[in-house]
Amino acid sequence: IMAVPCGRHVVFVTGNAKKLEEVIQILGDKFPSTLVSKKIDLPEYQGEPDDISIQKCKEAARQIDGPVLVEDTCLCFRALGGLPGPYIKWFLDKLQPDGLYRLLAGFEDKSAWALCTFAFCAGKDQPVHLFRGRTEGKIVAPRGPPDFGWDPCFQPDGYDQTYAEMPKAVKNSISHRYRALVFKQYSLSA
Ligand SMILES: O=c1[nH]c(=O)c2ncn([C@H]3C[C@H](O)[C@@H](COP(=O)(O)OP(=O)(O)OP(=O)(O)O)O3)c2[nH]1
Ligand SMILES: [Mg+2]
Repeated sequence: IMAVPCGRHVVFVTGNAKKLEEVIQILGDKFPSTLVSKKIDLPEYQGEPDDISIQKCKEAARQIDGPVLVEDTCLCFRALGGLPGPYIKWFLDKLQPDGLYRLLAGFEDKSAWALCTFAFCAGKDQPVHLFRGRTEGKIVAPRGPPDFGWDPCFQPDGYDQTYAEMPKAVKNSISHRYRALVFKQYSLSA
């Protein structure tokens, strides 16, 4: 259970407008507090996804000095032992979705998973709570509108469309982000 301070604002700290849009659509009215956003591109440390999210959250809580939510997304290629993982932002920036697809040209195994880690902290010096969601799929030649990151080259298992080709409502019902958020119970007691 995530202890959300009732009646107070929780600040979702992200520099990514598309993430924010999806989080608002997924949470709908399930979240007991008002989610406000703050565009800060927080420093991200190298390491394992959990550690990156914890550090990101602690820095956000320090800067905001109140309840904060952050999120970190990884895209992991099985043939590469889980890389690019948390470094996907830089791989995407340099290679674009087509280059990500071509990165796997020498491998038969195109399988991949998208991992979303949310981190919540009720305030500076408070513990950080993590909640994660994972969607399995494969890396394909890009299809669909290039509106959001690597969506055009990720095709979730069981679907013949990439994330980018799907209606938003479908992506938001199966995505790594959805799975991280959906089964949480939000406590009003904090
Ligand atoms: O195609 C997608 N689809 C997604 O659902 C998705 N989620 C994140 N991303 C992109 C955005 C970045 O390039 C990386 C993830 O890096 P991350 O540090 O988590 O995201 P930032 O854009 O830096 O935003 P924050 O300020 O850290 O919240 O993958 C997606 N692409
Ligand atoms: Mg980031």
